Amino acid sequence: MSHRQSLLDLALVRLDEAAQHLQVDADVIEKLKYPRETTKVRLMIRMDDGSRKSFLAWRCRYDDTRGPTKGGIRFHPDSNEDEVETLAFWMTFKCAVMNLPYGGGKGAVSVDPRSLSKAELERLSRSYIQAFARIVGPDRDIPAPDVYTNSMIMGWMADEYSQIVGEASPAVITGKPIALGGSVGRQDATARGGYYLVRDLATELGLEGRTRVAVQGFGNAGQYIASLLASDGNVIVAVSDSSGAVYSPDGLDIDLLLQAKAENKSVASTAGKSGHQAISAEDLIAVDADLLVPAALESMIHEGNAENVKAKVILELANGPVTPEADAILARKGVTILPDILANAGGVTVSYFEWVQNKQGYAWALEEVHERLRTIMVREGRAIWEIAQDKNVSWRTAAYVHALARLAAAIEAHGTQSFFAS
Ligand SMILES: NC(=O)C1=CN([C@@H]2O[C@H](COP(=O)(O)OP(=O)(O)OC[C@H]3O[C@@H](n4cnc5c(N)ncnc54)[C@H](OP(=O)(O)O)[C@@H]3O)[C@@H](O)[C@H]2O)C=CC1
Ligand SMILES: O=C(O)CCC(=O)C(=O)O
Repeated sequence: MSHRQSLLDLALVRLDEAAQHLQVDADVIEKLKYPRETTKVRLMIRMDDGSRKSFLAWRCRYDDTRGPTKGGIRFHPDSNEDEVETLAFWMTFKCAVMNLPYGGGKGAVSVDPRSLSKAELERLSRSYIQAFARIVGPDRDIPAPDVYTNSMIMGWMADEYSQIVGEASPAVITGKPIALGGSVGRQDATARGGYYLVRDLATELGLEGRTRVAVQGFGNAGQYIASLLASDGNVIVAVSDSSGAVYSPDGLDIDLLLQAKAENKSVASTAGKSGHQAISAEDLIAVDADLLVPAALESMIHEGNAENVKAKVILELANGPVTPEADAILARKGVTILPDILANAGGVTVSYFEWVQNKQGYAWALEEVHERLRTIMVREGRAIWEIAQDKNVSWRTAAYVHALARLAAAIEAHGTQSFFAS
């Protein structure tokens, strides 16, 4: 009888691979194979026309061994429990890779936020926090933005939480507007972390000189990575979003693309201007580029299209963009993959800085945020590269080995009778 594997089953393949390269107690693996708790609720909100509408919502606290759980909230029509738990699993390993004092969590609402008015979106965001107020908390579980959520939504959520607990509680959520205790540098942090990695490890990656880049997804992560890499003289040859893609071998006009997105148009709407040619979203994966940056959703590079990839390096700004089957194909082709739990960890790292600033009641300067982020990205990136060399494994396996060693040490240090070790 065939058994369809869940996204979490596929993600756990990475844990098994890492465990083969480390001496870890079987109890550690058993603990990390399952989420600690996942709560599912149905949110009911009043629509502008007076009707009521309900939406499924989740919050998963996957593992809190290393600290309060941390991870974004996604608003997407295809969100589901398996995806939330998998994203929370990845957060657990990502926070350990970066040595942040956090476990992993994630949340989602099954909704297309583009179908809601601003007032409906605010009611939905506040109802999420009303439903999960006993689960989140500044020392328990700290949400942040993810796909189709942003600083405005985080601001509403932080406000709602503060009203519920009866005191200002900015450290409960990160990625807030600066006016409500957000950190400078959080907005572009996911892309900037990946940019530092590629720039400062260019020699190890064989990416010196002018690099041709294709970016899949043109939201927070995609827009900032395109702008940062272009500002260094690299050429962005292709970008896509949920409605299409454009290509130009001489380099796309980034300002034109940013303007289109600011006007809620697709990147494809720029075709015919500044030498932009329309291509299919699927063709983006196969364009002639040195660096491919998936910055959209999971499993976009799979068994069916991995063979078409021409880039020699993939920077995974998205979570889980490459399936394990595609990983094997790309390894055979000699493609280097900078794995999500390292490549996109700039976002949660600056979220951590925001949380620290909120607890200190003191705001850092932008240069300090950038320098601290760069230091951590390069330190952990180099450590992973060394593990990869030493054990002759991929960057991904090395990143999981690096994280698993830290998780195992924390699980063991709690002691066998601890709630955290149970
Ligand atoms: N924001 C953050 O801090 C972090 C985000 N990430 C990850 O990065 C990825 C992107 O997140 P983020 O940039 O924040 O999200 P956004 O909501 O800002 O942007 C998502 C982008 O993906 C595009 N998209 C959606 N479906 C497709 C598709 N089928 N093909 C091509 N593009 C598509 C969207 O298109 P359209 O514009 O048409 O809607 C949009 O441009 C996610 O995997 C997320 O988990 C990881 C770490 C931190
Ligand atoms: O900023 C954060 O806390 C989490 C961001 C996130 O959800 C992610 O890294 O996938």
